Amino acid sequence: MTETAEGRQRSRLALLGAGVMGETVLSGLVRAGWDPTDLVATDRRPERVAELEAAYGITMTTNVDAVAGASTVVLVVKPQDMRGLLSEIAPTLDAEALVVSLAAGVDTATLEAGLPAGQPVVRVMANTPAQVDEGMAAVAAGSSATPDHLERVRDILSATGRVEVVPEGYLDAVTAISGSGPAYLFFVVEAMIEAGVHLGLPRDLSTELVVQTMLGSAKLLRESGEHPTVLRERVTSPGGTTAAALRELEDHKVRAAFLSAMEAARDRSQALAAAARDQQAHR
Ligand SMILES: NC(=O)C1=CN([C@@H]2O[C@H](COP(=O)(O)OP(=O)(O)OC[C@H]3O[C@@H](n4cnc5c(N)ncnc54)[C@H](O)[C@@H]3O)[C@@H](O)[C@H]2O)C=CC1
Ligand SMILES: O=C(O)[C@@H]1CCC=N1
Repeated sequence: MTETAEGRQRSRLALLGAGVMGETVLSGLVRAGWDPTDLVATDRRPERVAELEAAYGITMTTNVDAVAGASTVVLVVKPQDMRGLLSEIAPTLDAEALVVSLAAGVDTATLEAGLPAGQPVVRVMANTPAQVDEGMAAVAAGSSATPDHLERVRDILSATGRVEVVPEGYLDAVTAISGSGPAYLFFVVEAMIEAGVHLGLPRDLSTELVVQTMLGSAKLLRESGEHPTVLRERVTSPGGTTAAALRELEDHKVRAAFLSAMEAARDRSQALAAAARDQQAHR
């Protein structure tokens, strides 16, 4: 902890693993007004270290130096890299430090097993729209995390979007829906742009039409508060063009495909959890 000019207690946050999601969190904190001198980050790729130092003026250091004196330690490495990282930082962590993991499928019990007894842990599933302050994150407390710890994580994440506190048992499903979700929507966008090109539109125009339609539809859904079925029905004139298109989507079992896709993502999250537990048990 350091003192600000106003005398307010200020905490140092260390972020370990500054890839796509790590940069998403770091850049959000900087946009939200965190002083870069309260942030420290690490990455094992030297080129990534140089990029982030140049972009945000954040001190980049080693994992062990980063956690020394940090009151919040945010872990944003791949699930497969978590065990090594935990064993590297465990001896240096402040006993009071809150450990926040953004890794898919690594449960709090596995994280706790790799850390000193009693270390507070919070698990998060975030998503990349946080890069434009429209993120969706869900958080779950480990066995030693208090409501204040959850509040600290909520403060960090609410700078870049919405946050829900959930039972940990929901997180595999959350991963399948909002964690991976942006990729499904980008996939739909890609498919619609290609279809526009197939129908004879210039690619730039097709892209503009699809992106604005996606954005406008999401905004209408949020601002109207209407159920998506009602909004879909309002577009679907009897015997019209939309009905013809939706019939094709039903014939091609797109709804069932979405269900299977999200079951597969949920299953993969569970498999990553099992692998992480196994790795931890055999360390
Ligand atoms: N990309 C996404 O949309 C989302 C990712 N996540 C989770 O975030 C985590 C990171 O994912 P991405 O950022 O996409 O991966 P990434 O591969 O872009 O970033 C991981 C970074 O960690 C670094 N790293 C690995 N081991 C390290 C170590 N021991 N010390 C320091 N740095 C180390 C790598 O060099 C890399 O830059 C994963 O666990 C993933 O499940 C969660 C939600 C969404
Ligand atoms: O694909 C993944 O495993 C990560 C977790 C959620 C989004 N990306």
